[in-house]
Amino acid sequence: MRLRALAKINLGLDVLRKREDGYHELRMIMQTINMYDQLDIEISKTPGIKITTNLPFIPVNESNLVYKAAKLLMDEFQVEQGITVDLQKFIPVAAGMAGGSSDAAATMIGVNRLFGLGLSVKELMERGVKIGADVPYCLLRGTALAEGIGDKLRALPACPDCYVLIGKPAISVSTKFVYENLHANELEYHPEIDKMLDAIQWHNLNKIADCMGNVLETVTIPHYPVIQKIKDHMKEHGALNAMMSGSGPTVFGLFDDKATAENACEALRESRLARTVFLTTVFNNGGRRK
Ligand SMILES: C[C@@](CO)(OP(=O)(O)O)[C@H](O)COP(=O)(O)OP(=O)(O)OC[C@H]1O[C@@H](n2ccc(N)nc2=O)[C@H](O)[C@@H]1O
Ligand SMILES: Nc1ncnc2c1ncn2[C@@H]1O[C@H](COP(=O)(O)OP(=O)(O)O)[C@@H](O)[C@H]1O
Repeated sequence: MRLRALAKINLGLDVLRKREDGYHELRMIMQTINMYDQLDIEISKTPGIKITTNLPFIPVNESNLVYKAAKLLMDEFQVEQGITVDLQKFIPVAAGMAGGSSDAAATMIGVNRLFGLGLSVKELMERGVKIGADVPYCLLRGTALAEGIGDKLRALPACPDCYVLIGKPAISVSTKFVYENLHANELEYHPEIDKMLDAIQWHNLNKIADCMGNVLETVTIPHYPVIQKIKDHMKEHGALNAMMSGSGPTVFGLFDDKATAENACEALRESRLARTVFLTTVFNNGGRRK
């Protein structure tokens, strides 16, 4: 069984407060994009979960989110057979694009189907949150408002079709570092999430772009100026707006015109500001609304 695990970007990311347990309460607009990892999942006669992957630095043991997702369902339903999973990674790793979470979501869909477990997407989402806060969203896909630690979800009308230019610089940013250095209770700036919700209702791409904002940039940009440089580069080349996704360091730009997006993509490649440069489009669940 072949599955696609799609990446996400955050069109908006606000942090409301730091909770007593150290975690942060968020308010985010999530959007799935047509950039994906490919998973081939098969039943094997030998018990256990065997993972192979094209990236040598990704763990293939029980710390892989694919393993955790498969084990969660196989243990609960006492599946005696095993599975093999070949994971071809194309989504940049540790990039703020939920690659691992999406792999986990795809694995849950695959295991549910292969073994006929009969779980609904909602039932998979309830279990997925045990693996990671972004996993329920990766099962839902499309345009959504995410609150809590990212697990409280509301599906939204589809974001208008547009081009998404991805630029990931050759740096690693730890999510833990970003949250630890965010002074959540003293933030002066908050993105306009409510206005973006209106813009999504009105299907207005220009307004959506105007409302884009990510408070985590207040931590990452001073430490890693290349993030600002990639944003500026995309805007100078015609992006409606450009922003860091999640905890970064990936930057994305939105474009309403294909030729402009292709030109910006080529220019970003030539600039060498980013190691991974990829032009894609937004993905919406069968176009919930055009
Ligand atoms: C920023 C977001 C937005 O979708 O995504 P990505 O950048 O990963 O895509 C998420 O909040 C990333 O959440 P997640 O990827 O689950 O973070 P984890 O690895 O579980 O957590 C790493 C560390 O970040 C902090 N953390 C995480 C989530 C949260 N709501 N508050 C936090 O304070 C915790 O200190 C935790 O130890
Ligand atoms: N299937 C997987 N794909 C990618 N990374 C994984 C996976 N399973 C576990 N990991 C580990 O999770 C970490 C971050 O994963 P990833 O989901 O790519 O980041 P992000 O949440 O920033 O999008 C990596 O350091 C990696 O070692």
